[in-house]
Amino acid sequence: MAVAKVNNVKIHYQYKDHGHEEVLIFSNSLGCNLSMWSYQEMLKEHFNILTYDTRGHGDSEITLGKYTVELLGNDVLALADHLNIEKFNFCGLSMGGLIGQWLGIHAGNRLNHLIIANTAAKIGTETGWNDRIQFVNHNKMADLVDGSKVRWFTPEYCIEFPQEVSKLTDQIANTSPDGYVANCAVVRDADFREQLHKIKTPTLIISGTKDEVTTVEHGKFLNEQIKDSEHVSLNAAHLSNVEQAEGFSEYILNFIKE
Ligand SMILES: O=C(O)CC1=CCC(=O)O1
Repeated sequence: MAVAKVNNVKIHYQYKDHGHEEVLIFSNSLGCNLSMWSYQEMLKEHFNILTYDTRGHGDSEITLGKYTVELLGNDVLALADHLNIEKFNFCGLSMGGLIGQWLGIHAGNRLNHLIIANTAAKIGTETGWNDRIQFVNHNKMADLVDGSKVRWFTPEYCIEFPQEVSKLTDQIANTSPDGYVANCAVVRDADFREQLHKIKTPTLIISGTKDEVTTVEHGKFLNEQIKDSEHVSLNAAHLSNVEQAEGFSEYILNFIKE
């Protein structure tokens, strides 16, 4: 296990330098950890791959105090600096896509390409996130599993691949409640609706046609606001990189290499 102390936090990461020219950084969604990107294994033939657990998730440190998308964006930049990675491609899903938008707005000079999947300029409502925080404060993380399953996967995928579903929902059950709540506040507070025009990096937006959290409509809005962007959709719910692993990876490969 590799851990770097950067930006005043211990970040757990895996950097696989396969000897390629380009680096691709993957950023997890709320309640998941770096292993959610095991479904993108085919991309190791084309990129050096850096995955990491967002602060408060997986084996990264759960620091005290308020988390913001700026803090999480600076964690990425500090981790890249630590590994001497000057320029990179970045792919984030959902909360990871919020971090990607922050990087596109504030650190475009570090990005070659940006991929933001199953995300929105603003995800959910303040009341919805405060209710989720209250729920976590009064229940066990395992009590989030059933609701997450419904948001993350289509019913068809749950029937056909129950073991894959369990692998992902185990991640939320094992997430620290403090870390989860701190990251819920990040998602609640991030709002890029007025700033997306500042993103100049070529951007690929991936939506899931069955995603009821961050919908195709949210993807269309991102596409309209980010000048140099393309929008594609996969037949999937929220975790489209798992449900349509091959299609997701191929979209990334074609976009970066085109
Ligand atoms: O609510 C969920 O589990 C879906 C989600 C919203 C932000 C995120 O990263 O995941």
